[in-house]
Amino acid sequence: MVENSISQPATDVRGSGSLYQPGVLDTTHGVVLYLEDITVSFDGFRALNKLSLSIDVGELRCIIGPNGAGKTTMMDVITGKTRPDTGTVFFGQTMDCSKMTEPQIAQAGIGRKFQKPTVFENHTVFENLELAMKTDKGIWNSLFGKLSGEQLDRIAEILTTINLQDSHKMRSGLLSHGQKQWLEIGMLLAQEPKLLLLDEPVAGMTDHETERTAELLNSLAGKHSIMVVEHDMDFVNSIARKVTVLHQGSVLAEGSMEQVQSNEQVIEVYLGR
Ligand SMILES: Nc1ncnc2c1ncn2[C@@H]1O[C@H](COP(=O)(O)OP(=O)(O)OP(=O)(O)O)[C@@H](O)[C@H]1O
Repeated sequence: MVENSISQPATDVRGSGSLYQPGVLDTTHGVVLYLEDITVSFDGFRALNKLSLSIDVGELRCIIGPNGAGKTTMMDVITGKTRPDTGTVFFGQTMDCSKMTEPQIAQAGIGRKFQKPTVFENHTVFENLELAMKTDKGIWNSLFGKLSGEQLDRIAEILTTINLQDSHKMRSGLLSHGQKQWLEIGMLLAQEPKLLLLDEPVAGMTDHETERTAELLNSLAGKHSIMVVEHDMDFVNSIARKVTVLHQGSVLAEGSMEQVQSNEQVIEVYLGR
């Protein structure tokens, strides 16, 4: 399946037969993201050390690891905020994010939600979703363009998904912390990303909001490709399919929650034994 086509010249970067095509997401092999041998150094310190991992289309992957393991740096590399010293970030088969700018990567379909919600507080919930949906359509359209029936249906669907259907007229600044986080996830969904990166989505949430967020992510699993970085192990447990444990910039273990929790090396790293 080849989707999200933005016409750009193709350049060969992976040797014969492999084309680097910015803007063309090709997931024919079922892999949406493939990090290969990524190294990032800060003043000689290796934050990422020959990191390799891949995410399948439709997968909900949890990334865990102790403080300083390299989780944020990995997200920064995927989204183009940090350039790797070595290695490649393949988005689908053909796009090499390590050669693209941050806006190009976002445009190609990688959406990132940072820890702190950044909704437009003076706009209503609906308006926030409307603006998010129109971001790629230019300033004139964002301000004056009318939503199509299809777009209105999509917003209604997103409002239900993020459980804010009864608050769509509410000014976003009045939402609770958790509701703002859900709205921001909804805003990402409105942009129809091909890969969603969520950085500590339940940080600062109440227990009830955390449970609701788990339900939300479980409802998105399979329909979207999602990578979640999170410290809250109960939350991870409630959404986990495959879990990747990072340590000192590399993958220490990968598997089901049960498998990684019983892995001796993981226990050692977390408990400092
Ligand atoms: N800009 C930078 N300059 C220097 N060192 C950095 C920089 N960014 C990250 N580091 C270092 O790289 C290592 C990995 O940091 P990173 O923030 O990616 O870890 P993390 O797994 O996200 O940690 P946490 O769970 O605490 O957020 C840390 O030792 C950190 O101090």
